[in-house]
Amino acid sequence: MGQTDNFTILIVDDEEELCQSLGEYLSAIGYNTISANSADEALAKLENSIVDLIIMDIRMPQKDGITLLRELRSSFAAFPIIMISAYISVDNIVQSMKYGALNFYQKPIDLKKLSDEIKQLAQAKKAKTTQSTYTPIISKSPRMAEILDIIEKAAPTEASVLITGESGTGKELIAHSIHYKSNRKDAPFLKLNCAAIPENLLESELFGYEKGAFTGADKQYKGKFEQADRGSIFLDEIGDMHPNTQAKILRVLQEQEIQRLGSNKIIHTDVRIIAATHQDLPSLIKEKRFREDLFYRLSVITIELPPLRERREDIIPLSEYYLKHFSLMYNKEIKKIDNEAKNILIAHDWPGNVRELKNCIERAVIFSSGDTITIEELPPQYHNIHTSYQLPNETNLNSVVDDLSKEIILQALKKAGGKKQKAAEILGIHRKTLYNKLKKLGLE
Ligand SMILES: Nc1ncnc2c1ncn2[C@@H]1O[C@H](COP(=O)(O)OP(=O)(O)OP(=O)(O)O)[C@@H](O)[C@H]1O
Repeated sequence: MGQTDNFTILIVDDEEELCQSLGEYLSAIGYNTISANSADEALAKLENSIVDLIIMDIRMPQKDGITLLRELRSSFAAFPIIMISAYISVDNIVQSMKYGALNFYQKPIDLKKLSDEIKQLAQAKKAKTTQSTYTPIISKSPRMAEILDIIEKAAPTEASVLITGESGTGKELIAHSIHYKSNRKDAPFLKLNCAAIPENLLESELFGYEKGAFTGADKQYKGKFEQADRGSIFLDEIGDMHPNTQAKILRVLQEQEIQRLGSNKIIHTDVRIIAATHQDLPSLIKEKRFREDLFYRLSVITIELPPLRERREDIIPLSEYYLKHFSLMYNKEIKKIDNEAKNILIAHDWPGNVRELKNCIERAVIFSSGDTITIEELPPQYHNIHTSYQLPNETNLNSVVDDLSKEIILQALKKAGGKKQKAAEILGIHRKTLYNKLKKLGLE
């Protein structure tokens, strides 16, 4: 089957019959398929196989598809995932897009559309040879200009930097940039996601261990603090770090010394810490889930990255940058985005921020056959929300966007049982932003 060779699809659905029939169909047209009937089974299969695409049901007992999608995003950042469901709700679509699902199909699945999409992905996989590791910070908004200024001033110092902002706003990119603009640039920049690693493993990853320190420690291991000596460590999702580990990190920051697990030997280390979180650390401090002393140590310089919807001037420059980037990668000659598509991009609220925008443009490039991106190549959900929604008689863009935001906020509040903090978390926005929106929309 030529281009579909070696393209493996994992189908995750609690309905065994669907897994079987979809699996048979996709195998018949030349793909390798694996299936899993639950989220846990899917995780186990992912550990043992190389998968190119996941097709995943939303409603599953125990762990639902959205939760699994979110978990997968923390470990396989750019993995293509297509969501399927018998039930379509704005909330499901918003959540799927936020965590970068490529598309959303209602059951019964339109097999022709699905197979066309998979064909594009299989071809894209072939085209994707090497992905550039260097990404410049693209920005045009005054808020990002201020941030670039802070980066220039902070980078050459030894100060710890705390970067806050919603998921996908570019925290890691900024951390990277600080390291490469510092005197430490020739030493390693190492990253550790504190939320993705269980507490005991986090400590061994950070501090290392001696042979025999615990069952399974069959040889000595130098932790990230030793490996990154004279460089920087990027601690992502620091708000999820266990209090015991927080205490140990604080000690490293104060004394610049570490001990490998199972050893009394003190090792000197010279590492700059750049930390990031999407959580509100002062609230975690109040709840006694984050140490205040560590917060002050980490936040010598704080960079607050605004969500993309609060700096809409950046949307088109980012879209154009990624259009060039992916056109090159997929060997296509797409030159521009037409005005109608630009308007949709500008009006969208981007709950998944720049990551969602980048995925959206990649998808558009994959689907485009001409030299211009039109609304046809934008995810249908972005239009569906508009079309399934009863448009008021006047189609003034601002009022439609306001109405749509109202609809989505109300759904989130309903889901959160009226609790605003929880609703803000569901929407991926800060509590204060939600309050402001509620006020602006006349909901408070
Ligand atoms: N200003 C920007 N210019 C170009 N690309 C950007 C910009 N901001 C973010 N990106 C890209 O968007 C994607 C998400 O960014 P990044 O991983 O840095 O976000 P994050 O805030 O660390 O997300 P998370 O909290 O989920 O880890 C990356 O591919 C990054 O390169």
